[in-house]
Amino acid sequence: TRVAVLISGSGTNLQALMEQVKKPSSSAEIVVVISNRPGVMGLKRASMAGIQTRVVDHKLYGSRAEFDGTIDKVLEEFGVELVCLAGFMRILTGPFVRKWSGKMLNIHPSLLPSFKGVNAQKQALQAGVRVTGCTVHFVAEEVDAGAIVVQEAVPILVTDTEDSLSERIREAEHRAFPAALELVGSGAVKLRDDGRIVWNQSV
Ligand SMILES: Nc1nc2ccc(CNc3ccc(C(=O)NCCCC(=O)O)cc3)cc2c(=O)[nH]1
Repeated sequence: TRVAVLISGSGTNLQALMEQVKKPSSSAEIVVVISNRPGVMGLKRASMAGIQTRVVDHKLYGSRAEFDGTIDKVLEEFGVELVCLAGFMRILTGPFVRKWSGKMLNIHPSLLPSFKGVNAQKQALQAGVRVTGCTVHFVAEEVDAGAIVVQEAVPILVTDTEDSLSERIREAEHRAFPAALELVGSGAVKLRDDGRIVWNQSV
């Protein structure tokens, strides 16, 4: 499976995905890394791994549609079959999301549907929950509301700060995202037309 990873910054999840696809058991290949911001660490990680990179700077586009259209052209240029959003911080438009429906995954640092949006870790701390985690889901038009593929629970310790909790969630993300990539990339998990998840049993 030809995979594109979209980033906006450091790309620690990108690193985890790059390590996963190098495993002999993996059927996936990261063919391009696209960032909406120039000069970020994730681009350097990709280049060091010999992966092609592209910058599509959202500030240079008059509309979200044009920005998304340029990203779509890059995805087509590389024959991409699966898109992974790894800390990608731009909301994507309906037409783009619909085109890539069932072929685009995002990772969110909470157990969705709890704590959608930005600073999910802080929301969990402030809510006083004792368990949070991370979620890999198919990207739907409604933000952080797509069908769930993989989740991993993470305990919140009484000594936790936003930073210590974020670090523990990140470790879970680095397991959950590669696992979800393999499930969808291998066809074990699909998104049904009605928006539900289907696990493809052999018989
Ligand atoms: N339509 C769709 N697109 C997405 C784009 C990125 C992410 C990643 N998670 C994200 C979730 C929330 C945001 C957000 O609210 N950022 C501040 C506003 C930035 C902007 O103006 O663009 C960004 C990424 C998820 C989605 C999604 O679930 N659906």
